[in-house]
Amino acid sequence: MNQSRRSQGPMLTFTKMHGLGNDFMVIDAISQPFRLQPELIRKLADRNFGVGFDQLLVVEPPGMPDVDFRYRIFNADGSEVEQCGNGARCFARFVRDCRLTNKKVIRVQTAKGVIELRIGRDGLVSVNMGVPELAPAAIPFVADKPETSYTLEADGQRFDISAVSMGNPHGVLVVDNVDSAPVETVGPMLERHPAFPARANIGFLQVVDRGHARLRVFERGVGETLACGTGACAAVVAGRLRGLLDERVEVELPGGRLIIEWSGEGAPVMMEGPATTVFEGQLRLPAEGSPRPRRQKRSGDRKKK
Ligand SMILES: N[C@H](CCC[C@H](N)C(=O)O)C(=O)O
Repeated sequence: MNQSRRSQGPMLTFTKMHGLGNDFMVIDAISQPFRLQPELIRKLADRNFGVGFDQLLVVEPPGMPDVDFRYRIFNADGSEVEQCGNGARCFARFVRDCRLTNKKVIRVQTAKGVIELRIGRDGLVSVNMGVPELAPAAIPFVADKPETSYTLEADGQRFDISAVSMGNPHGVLVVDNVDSAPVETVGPMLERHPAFPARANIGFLQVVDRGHARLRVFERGVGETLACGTGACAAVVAGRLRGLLDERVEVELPGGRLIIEWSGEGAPVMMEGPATTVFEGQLRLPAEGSPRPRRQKRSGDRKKK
């Protein structure tokens, strides 16, 4: 990032990773504490003027007992969010490759609960994504009570949509063919629908058979991504509640395949898939992006009013 020498801040080391093409900038904030403002995140996310990513993933020390790390997630628009499934798999590979842990089961604190990550001998990472939330207030979604699906009106059209939280909010539409699904138009329209007060990730689910599905996701705060882990989980939950899918589903996204398993209400959703490291990099933060040195009080300083 082009900085005049005067305004240069510290160097920041990062790792570029992806889960089925859903790509991330991953930062170890344990060994290099830093503070990133939304504006700087947006600049770093820019694919022409920055590093370029869908989400920024931050590794922090645990903030509660009985967990190994805290996992923070920021979308490309700078918004901090509750969960990222593809990111969770990359998080596991990152903390193991950086030797921040050698545990087989890694417990990670997110904004909405604790998830468990396991790296298998085959290099795939499996994640217990926790129990999906269906209560409207918990999603959040504007409705009186949980339903298998809801009718939403937007732009003169009616949509039959499921609403599920995997820690983050998802709306799921069932379509005949994801290739012709109106992701570019309906995605942004429903992402910001007033029925989703915190906005939502919008999934377009095609049921191939009871064990196979295809999915495209218009992600909150990003747009369409090549894959969405929590979106795949939410889609399987929605498909099972509609009686369309079995417990174990192979979900094919534009960037590749995930295995999602959910035995039913009250049970956690299990996800298995790859996590890939692409490169390591360094960049110089602008001076304002680093922790401000504590200002020594000078005698005669005017008292703040
Ligand atoms: N855009 C999502 C966060 C990232 C989710 C996705 N990348 C995943 O793999 O789950 C949200 O605003 O809730």
